[in-house]
Amino acid sequence: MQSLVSAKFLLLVGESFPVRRALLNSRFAWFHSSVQCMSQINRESLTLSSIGVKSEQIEIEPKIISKSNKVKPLGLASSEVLNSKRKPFGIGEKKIVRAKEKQKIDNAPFAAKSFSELGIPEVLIERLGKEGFNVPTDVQSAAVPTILKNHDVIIQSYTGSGKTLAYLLPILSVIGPLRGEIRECDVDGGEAGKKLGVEAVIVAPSRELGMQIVREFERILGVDNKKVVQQLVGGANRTRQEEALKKNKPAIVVGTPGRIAELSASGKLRTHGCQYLVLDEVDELLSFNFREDMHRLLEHVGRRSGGDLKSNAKKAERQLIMVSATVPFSVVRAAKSWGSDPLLVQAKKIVPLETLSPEPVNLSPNSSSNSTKPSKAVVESLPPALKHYYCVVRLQHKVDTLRRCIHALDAKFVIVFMNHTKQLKDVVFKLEARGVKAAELHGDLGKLGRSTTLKKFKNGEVRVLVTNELSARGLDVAECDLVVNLDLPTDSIHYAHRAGRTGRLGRKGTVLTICEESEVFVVRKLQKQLEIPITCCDFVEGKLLVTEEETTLSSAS
Ligand SMILES: Nc1ncnc2c1ncn2[C@@H]1O[C@H](COP(=O)(O)OP(=O)(O)OP(=O)(O)O)[C@@H](O)[C@H]1O
Repeated sequence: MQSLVSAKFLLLVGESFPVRRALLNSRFAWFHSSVQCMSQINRESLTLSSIGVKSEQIEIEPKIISKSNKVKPLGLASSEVLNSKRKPFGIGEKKIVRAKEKQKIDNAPFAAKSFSELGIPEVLIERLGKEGFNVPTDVQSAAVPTILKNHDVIIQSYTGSGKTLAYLLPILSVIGPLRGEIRECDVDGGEAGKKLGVEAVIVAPSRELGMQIVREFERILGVDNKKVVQQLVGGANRTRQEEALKKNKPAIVVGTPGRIAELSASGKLRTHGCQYLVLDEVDELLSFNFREDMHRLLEHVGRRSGGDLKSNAKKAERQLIMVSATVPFSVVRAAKSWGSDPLLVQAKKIVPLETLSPEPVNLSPNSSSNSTKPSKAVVESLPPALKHYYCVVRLQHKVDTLRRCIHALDAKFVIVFMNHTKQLKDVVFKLEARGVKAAELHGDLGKLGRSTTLKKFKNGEVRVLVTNELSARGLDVAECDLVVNLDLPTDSIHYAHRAGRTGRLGRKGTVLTICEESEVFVVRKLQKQLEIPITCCDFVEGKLLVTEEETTLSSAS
């Protein structure tokens, strides 16, 4: 508790404050220990109806203040509510008061059969249909109506389950050209609205993920509306980004913490009036690496200056949406601290964060402690259809085993994970020498090099992408059919995100960990923590051969 208070205090002090340095060490420890804390999720889950979500008719009891400052009673049909409750606010306008706790709703299905059940505008549903999205995934069914009802949320569901659309759809239902209604600022000639600054800020931990999210927005918005969203990732030309911000006045920006914080601090990006702050891969964003930029964003985006930063009114000015397949208790704690009565939204249940309690578990499989207990932070993070194998070889035979595996499984899109950038080149060289088209992807490559490599991998020019943790989060290559750990991941969270690059959205996928004899205990710990069978195998005469009975969890300890 004391370290938490210290850490929070530190977040409020500036660079030059003398205690900052003294606190840094304890704060570092806090960040890390909190990432290791697991939530013991209370089974007392809510239904959409009990949190007040209803797809056909949404009732909001409190009053909102209209542009003309007249108090308007609510009780509107869903589309009216959607289009009125989040109008942009700016010069001469009063910000609309966010209405929460107040919603009374029934019968929204957790597994909706069509997007029309989720209360999003018709024009958006039409765009979805054109892009081949006809049925929402489970997490989208749960999250879209909940976000539309203004709740701050953590969205947690397994990798490849469609979490991006789960927050993108409610945002596009309220801001941008697909919201289904002409906005008051548009009627004013558009200029008033254009001066307001951005309305949604989406933060992702890597350029690749940021660019991927932009593409998803552009896909739904359509070619004519591309300028509604702008990419603000690091590594790209900052001046060009500033010019585009000035010229296009995007409603939505998507980027990496450093670049968004930089542009916001310089006054080129106006985020105080922002309605949505989305943190995609939130557990990564809350890591020590991003602490200062994230602090700035959490303090400034959607918050007007002055007043008590911790007051509920202050918190309620923006809607906070946190997203990840893995939700350690540190994220729950951050959501409670930065959000307003947030909910944990999963595919089949919605839980108030108040019901979750910390459960300290060491997620590192390399640790000497016996903490192999399944952890709630990771057990629901992997698609159930994935097949997990491990293969024991000598270090010098790892690449050859990789090649044999690719041929045995006839894998077409392979992602290979390693821990050290230096060794990636060597593996690519060896694979190419054996006739397998391969390329490396890592942070030392420039932005252009990274996107060219990724493009080649996606269009099939490159069969094997040899990479590091950079690609573990969020990368969506639907066809990826094999993930290989050529080096062991550092913990079960990293295993989950790496493995999740395959088997996306119900597709088949295989994960192979190639390890040495001395590392087998780590694999056993991983399978225990993740509650998945990881089967020992070998590759003989071009075929995958299971060399031990499928290891059950009980015998794995
Ligand atoms: N309702 C849907 N119908 C068809 N395809 C969908 C639907 N929703 C999402 N998809 C597609 O599924 C793929 C995976 O979605 P997405 O990347 O959002 O998953 P995710 O849960 O965020 O994964 P990760 O945790 O790895 O980031 C994407 O290619 C996306 O376009």
